[in-house]
Amino acid sequence: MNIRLSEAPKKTASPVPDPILFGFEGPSGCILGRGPAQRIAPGTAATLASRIAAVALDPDEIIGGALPFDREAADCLWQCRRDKARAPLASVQGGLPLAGWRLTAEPSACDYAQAVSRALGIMADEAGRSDALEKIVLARTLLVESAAPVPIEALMAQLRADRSVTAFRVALPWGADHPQGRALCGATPELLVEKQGRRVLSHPLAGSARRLADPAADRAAAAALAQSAKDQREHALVVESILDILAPYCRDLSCPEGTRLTSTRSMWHLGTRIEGRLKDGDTPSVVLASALHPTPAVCGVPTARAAELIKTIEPVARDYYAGAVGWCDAKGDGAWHVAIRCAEVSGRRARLYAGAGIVPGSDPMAEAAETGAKFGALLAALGLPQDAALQDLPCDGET
Ligand SMILES: C=C(O[C@H]1C=CC=C(C(=O)O)[C@@H]1O)C(=O)O
Repeated sequence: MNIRLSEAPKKTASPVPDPILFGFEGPSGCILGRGPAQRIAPGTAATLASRIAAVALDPDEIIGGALPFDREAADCLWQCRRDKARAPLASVQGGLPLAGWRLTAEPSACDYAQAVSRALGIMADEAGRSDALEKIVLARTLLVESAAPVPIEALMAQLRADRSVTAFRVALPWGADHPQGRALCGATPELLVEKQGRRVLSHPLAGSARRLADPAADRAAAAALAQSAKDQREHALVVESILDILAPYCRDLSCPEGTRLTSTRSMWHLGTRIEGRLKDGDTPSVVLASALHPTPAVCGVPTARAAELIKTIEPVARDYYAGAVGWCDAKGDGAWHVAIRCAEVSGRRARLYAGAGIVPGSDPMAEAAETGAKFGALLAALGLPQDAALQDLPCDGET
């Protein structure tokens, strides 16, 4: 990163109630960004590289935060001190399970299944056209309202118990709508991009199956996923997009292991490890993340068309869900994760998000059930029934 002390960008003066601005804890370690913090002047994806190039970072400082799903929306990046202690994200257990909670599905699972049918109809109508919609990722949300504030520390302690994922929290901008502050909290299994020196790594996921309590049934679900032509197609589109976007930045780039099954405590996924060497080792990890985002794991193919349709089909704005969360140091090294399996938490409310990739051959009810299963990790972490979002399935008139 180009560090020029005289040209630090304008920073906003918003007060920061929580000294932890962002935190990531997963297989590759723990990163904490603590206050006092400055918010990097917010902007869209188009201006990110120039805003980052102008940041004056001390060696013990890092940039971290969240890029929104919508490339035209403002990002939320904090410049702050990197916590040397590398303490875990949280060890506090109090406040969970949530008491006096209420769940509202927005949209309902059945309305979601109808939206999937609508998207499949568009794909069928356009089949054969050069600009045809090939894939779209549709999401739904669960609003959790509880009698007392959602305890973020305790939630993080629960989320980090699954060692296969990266538990994360990012403080988001707040105002009159969120007097108690706002944070994106989650446990993502998907690495968008990691950069160390010239080495670059991405581990996209797409294609899913719910994990099952019975070991034989669980193994069978994994085997069926590995053999599913629909899921392999859904996955291949993501890998192709990442290879296309990273190629101009890299002197070599490959997927040495091919596509493999990967798992969290609640889901199986198809995953591909992509590795490369950058031409320019100074390229900041956040710039690579912004170039890659949104991949077809959260948006679709063609990207712009899918993003437009998502805005019209989904009733709740995604904001930072399905964006990217991560950090970047003064050398540009860092890691950015796809912001999935997460919730926006503010006071007594948590909005959980889950999406599924739709391609020709997708079954609307199965996709609704898949999103229901993807809520499981956050629901369980909040101490709520893990299958709460599966209970209204199948819909009336369906078997
Ligand atoms: C969009 C989500 O998952 C993505 C990542 C893994 C598998 C996916 C799938 O199989 O559809 C999605 O592409 C989500 O969890 O909200």
